[in-house]
Amino acid sequence: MIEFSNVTKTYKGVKALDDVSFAVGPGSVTGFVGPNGAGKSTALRILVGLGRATSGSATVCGRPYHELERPACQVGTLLDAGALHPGRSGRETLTLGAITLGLPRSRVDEALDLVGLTRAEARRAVGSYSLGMRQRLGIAHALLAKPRALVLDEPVNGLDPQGIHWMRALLRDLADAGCAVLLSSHLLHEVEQVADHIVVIGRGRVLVQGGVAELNRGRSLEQTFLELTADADRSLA
Ligand SMILES: Nc1ncnc2c1ncn2[C@@H]1O[C@H](COP(=O)(O)OP(=O)(O)OP(=O)(O)O)[C@@H](O)[C@H]1O
Repeated sequence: MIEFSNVTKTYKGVKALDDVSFAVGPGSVTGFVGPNGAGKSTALRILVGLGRATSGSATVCGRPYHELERPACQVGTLLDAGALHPGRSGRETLTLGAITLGLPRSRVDEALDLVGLTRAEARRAVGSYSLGMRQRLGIAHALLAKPRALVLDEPVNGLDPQGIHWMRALLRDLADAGCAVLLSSHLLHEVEQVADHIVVIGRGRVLVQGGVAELNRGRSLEQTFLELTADADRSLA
């Protein structure tokens, strides 16, 4: 459903992404993991039409984001929970989203329930929210249209252990209902708990990818991750 094919992105001669290829099928959670500056956000931004690949393609259901019919309904995104308007209440944020996407207002309460924000919390200005509450609101926004693909950049940032547990269960349920979920993180351990597939990226290149069970065989995934990303750093030093 989500597919990166040989995506390269160059910023003023510096390769942020180098021939990146991987796919996320319906009903699966893929963790996109790499150290700071590896290229995760660049890849996700290209996928959802916020950046252009220098070469290669990133598609959802075989089409670039901007060629999809009602793309924001088909692809739910949470790229920066900090970007939510601080002066609006949670409810206003979701209501505006529902209106923009042409959805019934009833979706607002459904989305609030889905992410566990109370009616009282939804009345408060987003500027007064904790980072964890913003993440929940951002997820609610991403899920308003019941998208078939979900793209999340560092969604567990700022969540407490209970919130992380909740997030894992939510992503699992969404995937079990057929959604293709792609989430980035620099926290391998968090991703490992929820993903079926993992793509490790370092210095813009895919270093390894596969099923969690397959990658875990014989040694800890964390050890493999640390060695691969250190090797990528060394080879480019
Ligand atoms: N607009 C830009 N102009 C120039 N270089 C950029 C730009 N955006 C990203 N980069 C560079 O591209 C590389 C990849 O950055 P990116 O933000 O995609 O990494 P990341 O894996 O998401 O990192 P983090 O985990 O720190 O968010 C970095 O070297 C970064 O400095």
